[in-house]
Amino acid sequence: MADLLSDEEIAERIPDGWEREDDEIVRTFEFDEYLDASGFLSAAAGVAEDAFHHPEMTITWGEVEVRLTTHDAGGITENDTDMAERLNGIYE
Ligand SMILES: C[C@H](O)[C@H](O)[C@H]1CNC2=NC(N)=NC(=O)C2=N1
Repeated sequence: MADLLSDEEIAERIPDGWEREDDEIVRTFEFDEYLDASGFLSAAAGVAEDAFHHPEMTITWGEVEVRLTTHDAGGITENDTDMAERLNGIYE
């Protein structure tokens, strides 16, 4: 199981566009079309399943909010920062 990251490690590793909120890292991805948002959500689910590390994702008009934390560890680990990087990669 991945170890919890320190506050300093989180600050160093948090990818562009993401913010820390207590024991989670969060990013809201924006889209012009609802179906673009749903396509991103579906692709993100595939990446999550591939990594077996699952974010909380909420889709609304033109946005997908993604929240990452490692439940098994009770906080933020490299699994979260790595997943955040991967999700940035399918967005840009
Ligand atoms: C047994 C445990 O649920 C699995 O190892 C995986 C599944 N997906 C997961 N996803 C997230 N976000 N955190 C976890 O700790 C986690 N654990």
